[in-house]
Amino acid sequence: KQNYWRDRNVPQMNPAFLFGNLINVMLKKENFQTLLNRMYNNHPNSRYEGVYQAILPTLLIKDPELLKQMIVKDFDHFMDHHLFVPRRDPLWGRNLVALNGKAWQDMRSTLSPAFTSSKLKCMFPLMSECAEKFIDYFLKMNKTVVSIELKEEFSRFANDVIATCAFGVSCNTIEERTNIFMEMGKRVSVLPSFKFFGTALFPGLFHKLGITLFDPEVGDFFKNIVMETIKVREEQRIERPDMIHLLMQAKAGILDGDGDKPPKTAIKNEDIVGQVLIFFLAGFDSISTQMTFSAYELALNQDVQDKVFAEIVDGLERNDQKIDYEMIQSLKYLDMVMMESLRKWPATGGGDRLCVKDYKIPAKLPGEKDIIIEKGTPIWLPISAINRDPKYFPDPDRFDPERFSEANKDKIVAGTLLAFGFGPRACIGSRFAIMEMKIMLVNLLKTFKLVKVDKTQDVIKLSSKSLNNVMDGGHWIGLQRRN
Ligand code: HEM
Repeated sequence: KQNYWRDRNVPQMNPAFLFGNLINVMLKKENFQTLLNRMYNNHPNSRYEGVYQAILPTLLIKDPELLKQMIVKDFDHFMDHHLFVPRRDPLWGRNLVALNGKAWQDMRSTLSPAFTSSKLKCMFPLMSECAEKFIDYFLKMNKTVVSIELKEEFSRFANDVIATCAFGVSCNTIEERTNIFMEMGKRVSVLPSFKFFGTALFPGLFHKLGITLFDPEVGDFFKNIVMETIKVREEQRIERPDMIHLLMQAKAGILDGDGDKPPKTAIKNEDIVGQVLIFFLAGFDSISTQMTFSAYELALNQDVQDKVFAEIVDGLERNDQKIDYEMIQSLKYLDMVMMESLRKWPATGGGDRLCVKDYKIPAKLPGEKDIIIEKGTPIWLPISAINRDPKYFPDPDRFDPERFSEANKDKIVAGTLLAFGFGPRACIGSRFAIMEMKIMLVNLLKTFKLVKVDKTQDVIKLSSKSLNNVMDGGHWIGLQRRN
């Protein structure tokens, strides 16, 4: 199969025997995001690149116009995901990422009302409380500068937010340094590459060997909490502005505010557990990673930080020193900083879809022939590589929020900003994520200046040893009290 793409007149990256193009990732010599960038740049002028996940031919779609056509207009050919879908797992197999076809469609429309602005606004106080605890903890140390490892500390904050917003459980992992929720979060979010790719590429074999993508103990831990919470809330008629409550409303068919409407899909308690699990994973890892890179860039780019700080001071003055939903929404430069961080360091560097019906890509450029993507072939979305392509973002390694200013944002080519994916299967939690990250940044910058310390590295380089986006040696910066 190593010439599958060449035989179809598709430029391909030459694969290694059996491991295909994943060999360096498997051997921990290369970060997955760096590999995707290399694949993207292998034939700079082509719209796609044929690659191999072990022996499985996979097509990397590089042209934003073509990508939009495939995953938005011709969505019915590319509805499902291939990677990261433990379909055989009774709990994880039920979550929105893993569901396919009609089952996905029904669940997505059932869950969507839980992510509207008005529902998110209700969770604002829960998130703010966690941010305030975070700030207090470091303030209480009473030092001029406190050195912190961002990923570790933001994981604690993200853990507390998702525990309270999704599970209805109040944690304080900032103070309580050893915490079971936090331990479970780490166990579930750090996935070895061989499991990540192996369970998708050889599901039967991995199943027989008893190797699962996620540790079953972690699933059981969360299942017990969710089941118990549902029971207590049903018995005692407790209402709280969080995800479990919204999902219980979805189960009762009253989530979109119209009690007469039947639920779009019958939801069982196990489905609620499945969704909460994926919310936890995304809320814990993606958010802490994204915040880590945002804060790190602000420490390296003091001019940008000064500008956001000035905007925050101004916003607070206009709002009697209160941080609320409307105040945060009014901070335009902060939004530009967030967008630039998502462009330069998307927490999820790549995405995928599975072709579920044969699909023709008609020839367009000189030298191209029509190609047929066969049912069962995965396609990859090179999220970070498109975002670093100088064709779309000049001087791409520069952290420059001005790309997203009113004057410049119209120049951005549609389909090039993919940090939250694109089309009907785009991230359902993007607004939740942005709100949480902004709440943290506003609270943090209001109190501290983010500065470089001895361990701060001037050049950000992703570790080759981890599938997650992290730097070897950690993400160290200093929190310097403003007064
Ligand atoms: C900075 C934080 C986050 C990033 C960068 C991120 C990124 C993504 C990406 C790239 C996808 C795939 C989209 C596609 O294939 O088109 C996705 C899907 C998804 N995300 Fe997020 N995400 C984040 C936070 C969250 C949060 C906080 C939640 C839940 C509370 C969440 C829930 C989901 C779900 C359920 C899906 C699957 C959607 C579907 O298949 O219909 N994400 N996310």
